[in-house]
Amino acid sequence: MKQIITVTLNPAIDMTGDVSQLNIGHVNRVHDDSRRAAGKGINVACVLAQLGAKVHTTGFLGEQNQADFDELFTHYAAKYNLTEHFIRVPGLTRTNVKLAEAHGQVTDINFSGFSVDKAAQQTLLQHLVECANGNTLVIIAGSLPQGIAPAYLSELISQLKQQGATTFVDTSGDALLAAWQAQPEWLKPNQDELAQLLGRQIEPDTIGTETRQLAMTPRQTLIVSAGAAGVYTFGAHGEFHCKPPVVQVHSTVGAGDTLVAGLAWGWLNDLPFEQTLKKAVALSAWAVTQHGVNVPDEMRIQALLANVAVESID
Ligand SMILES: Nc1ncnc2c1ncn2[C@@H]1O[C@H](COP(=O)(O)OP(=O)(O)O)[C@@H](O)[C@H]1O
Ligand SMILES: O=P(O)(O)OC[C@H]1O[C@](O)(COP(=O)(O)O)[C@@H](O)[C@@H]1O
Repeated sequence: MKQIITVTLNPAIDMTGDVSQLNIGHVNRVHDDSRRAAGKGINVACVLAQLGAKVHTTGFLGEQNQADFDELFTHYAAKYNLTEHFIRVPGLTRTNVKLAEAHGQVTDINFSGFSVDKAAQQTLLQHLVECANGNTLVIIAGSLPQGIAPAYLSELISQLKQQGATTFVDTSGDALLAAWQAQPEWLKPNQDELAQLLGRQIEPDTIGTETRQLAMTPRQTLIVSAGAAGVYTFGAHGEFHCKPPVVQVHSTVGAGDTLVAGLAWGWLNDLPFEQTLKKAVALSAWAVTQHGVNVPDEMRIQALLANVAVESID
């Protein structure tokens, strides 16, 4: 039976503050706030669990401030089909600050995180190798904490591939470069991350031509997310541009993670790719209408889906 594992090497407590308008260099007053145990792979696991998937989530957690995560995992284990096995490391899991302005723009301040020694890195690698097999999708999502070199990510990808697992990576900077070179089956940069990888600015109408220059194996799928402009896909599943419906933006935090979860849901259920893509885009559009990562009811999903457009890229 197919299974999904999500890996978060650098989780975060997301501290979100709503401000009318952000004034850089001045005092800003927060009129509403929320605090959530998060991080990319954890968010992906939460969305998958809400969709009805059996999901295992792992990675590293700081042992000095685990309470928010323990509460989240206990809640998800009781209500959904989620299991966790995080390697506890010395120090604090970072707190990331998100400032959401009334007009929808979010400023993310993401900190570097705890430091992870080689022994803990080896323990996680071992755990993943033990869990993964030819029926497993392993989603490695987010930045690298201190002490973890991009080469570790390459090592994870290649060891998992040796186990026969399918790998899906969503990361940034040097880690994205290392991941791309290790050729995971799925890679999801956003438009800015793709520009960093290619070393030049990219306009929406040149994403296709730029992306095709990334030499990929025929088995790979590259997903480029571009905010309100939607998603561009290239590779094994064909070339598509999928546009989300117009929605009222509250916070874009978690939109990318929700998109990844929607794509993984399609993999898990062997859904046709265009159907998968549309559902993933509908869910990610919903994600920007609220804080956190919540899956709407089926009626709302259908209403969103009715306004998702997908077209082939020539
Ligand atoms: N303003 C928006 N309106 C509708 N959908 C959006 C909006 N912003 C993001 N999305 C959806 O969420 C997906 C991921 O968002 P994006 O900002 O590109 O990723 P990331 O969060 O990884 O930076 C987009 O491809 C799109 O489907
Ligand atoms: O690991 P990184 O790249 O610093 O990102 C961590 C942040 O990304 C998030 O998972 C949100 O990601 P997306 O907005 O891309 O979905 C936050 O919960 C978290 O603070």
